[in-house]
Amino acid sequence: MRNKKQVVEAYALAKDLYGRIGIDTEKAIERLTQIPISMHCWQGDDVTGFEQTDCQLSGGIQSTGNYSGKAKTPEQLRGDLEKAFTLIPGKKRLNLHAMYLETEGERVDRDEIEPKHFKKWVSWAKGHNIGLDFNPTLFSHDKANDGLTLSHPNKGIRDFWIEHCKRARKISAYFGRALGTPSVMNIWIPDGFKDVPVDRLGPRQRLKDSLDKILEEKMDPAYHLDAIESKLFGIGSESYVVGSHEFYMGYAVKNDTVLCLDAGHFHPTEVISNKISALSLFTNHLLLHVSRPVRWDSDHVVLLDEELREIALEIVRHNLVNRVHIGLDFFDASINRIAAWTIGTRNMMKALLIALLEPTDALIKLEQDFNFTKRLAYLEELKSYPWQAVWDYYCHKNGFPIGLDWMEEVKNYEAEVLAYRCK
Ligand SMILES: C[C@H](O)[C@H](O)[C@@H](O)C(=O)CO
Ligand SMILES: [Mn+2]
Repeated sequence: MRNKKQVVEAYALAKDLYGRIGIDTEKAIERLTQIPISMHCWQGDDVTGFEQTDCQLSGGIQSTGNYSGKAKTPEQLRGDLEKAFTLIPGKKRLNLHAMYLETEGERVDRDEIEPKHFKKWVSWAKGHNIGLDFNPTLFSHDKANDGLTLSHPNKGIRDFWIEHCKRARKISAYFGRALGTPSVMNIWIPDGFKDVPVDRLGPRQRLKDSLDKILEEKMDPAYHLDAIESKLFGIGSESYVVGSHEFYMGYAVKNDTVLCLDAGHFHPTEVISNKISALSLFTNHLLLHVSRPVRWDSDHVVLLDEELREIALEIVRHNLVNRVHIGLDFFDASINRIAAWTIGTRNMMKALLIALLEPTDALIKLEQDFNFTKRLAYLEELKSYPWQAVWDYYCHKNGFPIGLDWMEEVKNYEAEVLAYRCK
């Protein structure tokens, strides 16, 4: 544990060291404060939601683990998020799924959702001065049991999900209007086949047609942005996913929608950091689902690993902060869920800070001079620059826990709140 005096002294040394390579640490901190990170509500309850049904999580995604204390009501989930917000510095948003609606005991099916079912979330978000993002939920429902939704051969099922998505757009725009910041609404569907299909085209034609119908009504981008998320495979869709990367990349470029890149939705050695610059030339906005696949799309809590740092560098180096929306997408039920949010979100922020402390212009100059030896030496040296002292100071200055101090707070919350939730 560091005391405040040590934090301030270490920062003074770091500030001096960064100053010598032309980096103003105060400016970096100021810029970091402006970058929003959309925290996903579903880490708090293992992607369960608050619908009045007992449908199990489906769609080929899985939350594994049995750590006690998961949120079971909207009040509990909001309480847990509030706790996490006190441990995570910076500008936060909340990403909600349609299944987190509140209906006062009434059974409201997915094709019946309305803005009124999210009123409490909106007034809560207002109270915390945060923006909301949204997702229609096209899994964990009996009309998704065939593993197909918007691409289903049955028109009735397609129409049901089209109606759900259209209604979700209205809710998303309601968020944007009420909170004065556009809500990014991301469509992810599980559609695919376990085994090798014969007709790869038909489902894609139907998905394209469904999306065209969903997006038919033009919406004001000041309040609402449409995003679409591709996937390589899922559990039960190992051989074929209708909404592949090529499908959605083509659709997004042609129709000017936001393209969502989930870090766990590509081949094991394929990284999303290397896609950002290329796509920035052909799309106006990207959405990221920052996640961590371990052998499969396992949605582990994100580490401060090389790929996370590369993602942040790509956003900062190319000045894409206003065009790349950073969302998180992990869910680990084997550890304390508030700690999971805290570790993952703080890691995202640390990666952004490291990127903001990079002397990019000097490095580009070396590259343009073909001085690859110095470029490599410099990049390696920067890894051990004292960014952590800047991070600690940033947390301290803004009244957030320094280092591991947040763990004590999670421990107390677990003893005082989570321990009283039945299994
Ligand atoms: C709950 C989310 O919508 C889901 O994780 C989706 O974004 C995804 O990544 C599915 O693999
Ligand atoms: Mn995702």
